Parts: sequence; structure tokens; C-alpha cells
Amino acid sequence: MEGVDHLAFERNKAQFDVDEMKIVWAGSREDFELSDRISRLVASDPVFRKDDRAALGRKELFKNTLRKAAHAWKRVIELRLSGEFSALEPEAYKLRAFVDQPAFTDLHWGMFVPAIQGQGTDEQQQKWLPLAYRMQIIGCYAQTELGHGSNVQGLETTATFDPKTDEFVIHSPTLTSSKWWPGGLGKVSTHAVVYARLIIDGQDYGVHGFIVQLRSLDDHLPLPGITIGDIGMKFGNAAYNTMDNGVLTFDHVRIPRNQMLMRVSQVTREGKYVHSNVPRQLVYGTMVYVRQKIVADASVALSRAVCIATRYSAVRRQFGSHNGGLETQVIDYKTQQSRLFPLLASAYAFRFVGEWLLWLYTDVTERLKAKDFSTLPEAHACTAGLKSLTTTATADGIEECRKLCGGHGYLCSSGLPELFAVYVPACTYEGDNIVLLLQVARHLVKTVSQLSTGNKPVGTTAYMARLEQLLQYHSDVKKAEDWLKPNVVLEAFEARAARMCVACAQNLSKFSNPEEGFQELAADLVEAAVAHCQLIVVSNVYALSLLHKHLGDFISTGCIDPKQGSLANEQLRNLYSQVRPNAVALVDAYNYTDHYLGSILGRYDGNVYPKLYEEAWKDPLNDSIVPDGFKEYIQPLLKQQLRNARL
Ligand SMILES: CCCCCCCC(=O)SCCNC(=O)CCNC(=O)[C@H](O)C(C)(C)COP(=O)(O)OP(=O)(O)OC[C@H]1O[C@@H](n2cnc3c(N)ncnc32)[C@H](O)[C@@H]1OP(=O)(O)O
Ligand SMILES: Cc1cc2nc3c(=O)[nH]c(=O)nc-3n(C[C@H](O)[C@H](O)[C@H](O)COP(=O)(O)OP(=O)(O)OC[C@H]3O[C@@H](n4cnc5c(N)ncnc54)[C@H](O)[C@@H]3O)c2cc1C
Repeated sequence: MEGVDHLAFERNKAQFDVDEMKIVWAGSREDFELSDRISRLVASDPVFRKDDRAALGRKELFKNTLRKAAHAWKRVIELRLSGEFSALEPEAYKLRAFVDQPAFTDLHWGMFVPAIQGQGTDEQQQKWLPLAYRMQIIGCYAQTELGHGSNVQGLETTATFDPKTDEFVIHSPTLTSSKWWPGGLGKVSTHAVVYARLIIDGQDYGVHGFIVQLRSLDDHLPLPGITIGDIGMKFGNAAYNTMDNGVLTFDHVRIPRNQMLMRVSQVTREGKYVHSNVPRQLVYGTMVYVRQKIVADASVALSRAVCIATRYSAVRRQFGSHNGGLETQVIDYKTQQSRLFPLLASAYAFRFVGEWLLWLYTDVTERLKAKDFSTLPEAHACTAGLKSLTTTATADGIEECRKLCGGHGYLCSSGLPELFAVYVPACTYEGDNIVLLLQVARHLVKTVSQLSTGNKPVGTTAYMARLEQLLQYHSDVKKAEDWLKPNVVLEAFEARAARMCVACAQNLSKFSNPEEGFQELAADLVEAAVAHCQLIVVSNVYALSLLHKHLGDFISTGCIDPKQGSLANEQLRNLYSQVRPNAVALVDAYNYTDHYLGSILGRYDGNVYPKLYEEAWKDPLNDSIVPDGFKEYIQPLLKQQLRNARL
């Protein structure tokens, strides 16, 4: 019935203050109030309706997205939600909260602006950022090519300096050098930060960033020498097809020399290449920035799926009825809890590790300003590793939440198929997850190899300083509740990570060619990197379900024995019983509106069945009793079969 809270009985079980937890989840009271205000504004604005997307064709879907993005920007300005332009996140965050589907604004604010902020000189920032902040130009991040994405050093687009005209000539020498994938590129962006090989006087100086105008600001037509378009439909129906991921080729396009982003390296008027003594990898700074954002995004995506699956698991009853009584809530099945509650914990864990990573990123950015590069490797390893870990776990977690909802989880009206389809490319974009874990593995192996030189490991590898102790470590857990002691859990995770890293380093040392060894042992190295990244999350938050999931590692590395493993599992079951009465309250604390969740199964009031039934009839297929095509194709078939049967 309308207006009845079918989950009130669950909410009454909560053993903590949900309103306080809402503040914890949001980060602060003002963040809570801002996000609460925006989400209610969006939910009440008909422009941002979401229930029609599944039935739209690609062009209508895209046009609808442009309409939403334009309206969102207007609302951000009208409501004066746009804080100091230099504070980037609020703009991107606010717009994404309004539009809530992939749109060109994600890349304008999420990559184009940060690239100029991070790699542009002060003069370049003064020229380009005000245009971008006021959206007088719309930008994208054009790095990936048809032939290269992971291997940035393999990019083929060229930027050749012409001293006669003081320009760079941007060119796509091969088909595989076509820019391919950049979001917002296909139909909307007027400008791009283009990553190309800097060529001066025949010498190749590697990949650098260049600001290139792509389209006229008058008629939006591509400028001379520019061929540009959309790369076509992507995974899922609506999903990422609201975004114009594009293809772009250059035919000797000229740009002024001052459009090379020159904070890290410069080219003088005379064509001299100047590379201040900073790591060349600073040119990758935008990717590092986005990877740390993606970790926070993972907690949002996973929490949406967990909210839907938790509320529905409390509503759904199946089996267990005695003498005609109520059947059992599926959330009471231990199997449902063992699949759902670790994801509930993960959503919170990723939220908090995302906060920590933002601190780390902010710290390294401040240090870079002072030319202190000491924590750059740590920042790269942590952003790469946690981006990989959290996106893999979130993509798998959203799919698990679909399965936790049974058949109804497969309906678009559950919100889960679209959430999955929009989310899964996060395992690929901003760095393929395996490629990034191999970067972490390089960092770990290098750390282990430097221990013998007296090099003191710092930051998240500091535990390696206790290698001797960790290699002797064996857990002294005697009873299940011993696993509730944070230091007991932490030591087990440290020992496992240390032993897996050392085992890889020792095996690598058997190869005369280290690179060959690295390739041969890549799968083991990835597992060691995962163990290290899980330790980072654990040292910031949660653990036992991970320990249970990776019990093989813990036992094979000798950190714990099977008995201790079963005690951990026993403690896990105890914890599930403690989570159970708080489960619905824990997902209420995310403070998601029904509009934002876009899910009948995840409705706040739990009024699922009447709404599922009501929604079904809205499907266009139900516009007619007899479906189009029946009379042309099926009726003749039936009649023919009937005639055949009478013969
Ligand atoms: C809402 C969100 C929307 C997002 C939309 C998606 C947008 C995108 O996808 S944009 C495109 C993203 N593309 C990528 O992420 C490409 C991934 N590839 C890369 O980052 C690089 O090619 C990479 C790191 C794998 C290899 O780089 P490469 O220059 O070959 O370096 P490599 O030879 O491996 O390492 C050299 C050194 O640089 C270091 N290094 C590499 N990258 C970095 C970095 N980012 N920061 C600091 N150091 C780095 C390495 O650790 C290594 O250090 P050391 O010498 O001490 O061992
Ligand atoms: C939705 C979406 C949006 C995107 N938006 C943008 C954007 O705005 N701008 C932009 O520039 N790019 C964008 N991209 C491109 C994206 O960044 C790349 O696709 C991504 O970096 C992966 O690179 P790749 O496609 O070359 O994968 P590949 O590297 O070709 O991966 C293929 C397989 O090879 C494996 N592999 C590759 N190298 C190694 C290795 N050394 N060792 C072991 N295994 C390896 C990978 O693990 C993977 O299994 C987007 C992509 C998607 C899907």
C-alpha cells in the first residue's frame, strides 16, 4: 500500500544512530546536507527522470543526455552550487549527481580540466581554465589510440615542431594511431588534451600533452584536418551509450607552440627541448588523479547495489512457512548473509580507504609543488593498486547483488543491470586492472630488493621493514573471538603479503633476464600485488571475509593453519549475526533517494510487488494486446501448422 513502510520492522532493529552514520558516510555534516539537497532537487525535477531510458534509441538517448547535462549546469549556476571554480571536485561531483549517467561533462571536469591544472604552466592555466570553468569550451582527454591504450609509450600520434612557424604539427601517421575511446570526443567536445609523441628535428622525445581545438565554436563543425566521430554502441542498452566515446584522426593539424602543456617539459622558440629534473611520469598525473577518484566512485557504485540487494533481501520471503505462517526472509539465510554482508562491509571499506587515498594524493600533490618526489612511487602504486582492487571487487559485487535478488534482479526495473553495465568498464578504463597490478608488483619487488641495501621502506610498504619477523610469523589465534583483535588480523595480512612478495622476488632472482622472469612470473606477481593492496584496505578497515576468501594464501604461506582458518570462519558467522539486525539501517545510512537508486527492488518503503506489477505494464510491448509482427509472421505459421495437422 502507498505510504506504508514495509521495512519499518527492520529499521526498528537498528542498534546505532542512522542519522549519525549518514554523516559518517557523507564525510561531514555539510557534505551530507549538500548531497541530500542535490539528490532531492534532482529527484523532484522531471528533466532528470530515469525510468524512460531503456526504451530510447541511441540518438534519443544521447540527445536526452545533452538536455540533462545542460539543465544540470544551469541548475548548478542558478542554485549557486558552484563554489570557487578552482575547487574542481564540487563541479564534477554536483554535475554527476544531477546527470547520474555517463556524459561528456564527466571527462570535461574529470580529466580535461585536471590535465590543464596538473600539466599546464601558470600562463596556460590562466588562459584555458576560465574558459573551461565557464564551459565556454568543452574538453576531453584524448590519449588512447586504436592500437595502444595500456602502453602509453607506444602511442603513435605525432606532434612535430616547426621552427619556421613556431607551431606543432599534429598528425595521425597510421590507422592504429587514430585516437579511440576518449569520452565526450565523438560529438560534443570542442577541445582535447591530446597525447602525442613530441618530435623535434627528427628526434622523438616521447609522449607529451597538447591542447588542440577540434571543432569550430561557431558552427561546431570539425576544423580542417580533423576527422571525428563516435565509435559506436557499447556494452548494455542505455548504460554507457549516453556517452559519445569518439574516434579522431589528424591530418597535419597546426597548433601554436604554447599549446603544448609545459609544466613538466618545455620547447623553446628555438626548438630546444628543456626537461626540468622532474620524473617524466608526471605527464601521467591526470591518470593518477582519476584513479584515486575511481576508488571513491567504487564505494558509491557498490553501495547502490548493496542497498538494493539488502532491502530486497529483507522484503523477499521464500520457503520456511510453518502452519501457514510467514515464509522466511531470504536475508535470514546464512548463505544470503555470507554473500551480501561482505559486500556491505566492502562498500564502507572502500568509502574509508577512498578518503585515505584522497589524503595521500593531496599530500603528494603538495610535495610535488615543492619538487619533493619522494612519495611519487607510493602514490602511483597505491592509486594503481586500489583502483584495480576496488573496481574488480565492485564489478563482481554488483553482479553478485543481481544474483542475490533472484529473477527480479534481472529486470531493468531492479536498477542492477544498468548499474552493472555502466560500472564494469571501470576495470579497464584509467588503466587495465592487471596492467596496474603489475605496476604495483614492480614497486613491491623493487622495495624487497632494496631492503638489503638498508633502504627503509615507508608508507604502505613499511611492514616490509619487519620482514624477518613476518617470515617467522605464525598466528597465535586460539579461539574465534581472537580474530576480533585488529592487530591479530593485521599481522596475518602483513605476513601473507610479505611472504608472497618475497617468494616472487626469490623466484625472479633465478632468472638471468629480470624482464623475462617478470613476464614468466606475472600471474604470481599479480597475486602478491593483490595481497598487498588488500592489506592497505584492511589496515584502513575490514578483513575477515577477505581472509576467508583467500584462506588458501594464508595457509599455503604458513601464516595460519586450517584450524585457525575455521575459527576465522566461525567468527565471521558470529559477525553476520551481529550485522543482521542492522543491515537495513546500514544501507539507509547511504541516504540514497529512490530516484537515485532507480530500483523497484531497492525502494525505501519496500513496497516491491505492487510496484513491480505496475511497472511491467508501462513497457512499450504492452501498448497493444496483439504484438506487432504477430499477424505477419506468427498467425500464418499457426494457420499453416493447423492445416498440416488436419491433413
Ligand atoms: C568517471 C571516470 C571516467 C574515466 C574515463 C576513463 C578515462 C581513461 O581511460 S584515460 C586513459 C587511461 N589510460 C591508462 O591508464 C593507461 C595505463 N598505462 C599507463 O599508465 C602506463 O603505460 C604504465 C604505467 C602502465 C607504464 O608506463 P611506462 O611509461 O611504460 O612506465 P614503466 O616503464 O612501466 O615504469 C617506469 C617507471 O615509471 C613509474 N611510473 C609509471 N607510471 C607512473 C605514474 N603514473 N606515476 C609515477 N610513476 C610512474 C614506474 O613505477 C617505474 O618506476 P621505476 O623506474 O622506479 O620502476
Ligand atoms: C568506457 C571507456 C571509456 C574510456 N575513456 C577514455 C578516455 O576518456 N580517454 C582515453 O584516453 N581513453 C579512454 N578509454 C580507453 C582506456 O583507457 C583503455 O581501454 C585502457 O587503458 C585499457 O587499454 P587497452 O584498451 O589498450 O587494453 P589492452 O592493454 O589492450 O588490454 C588487453 C589485454 O591485454 C592485457 N595486457 C596488456 N598489457 C599487458 C602486460 N604488459 N602484461 C600483461 N597483460 C597485459 C590486459 O590485461 C588485457 O587483458 C576508455 C575505455 C573505456 C572502455
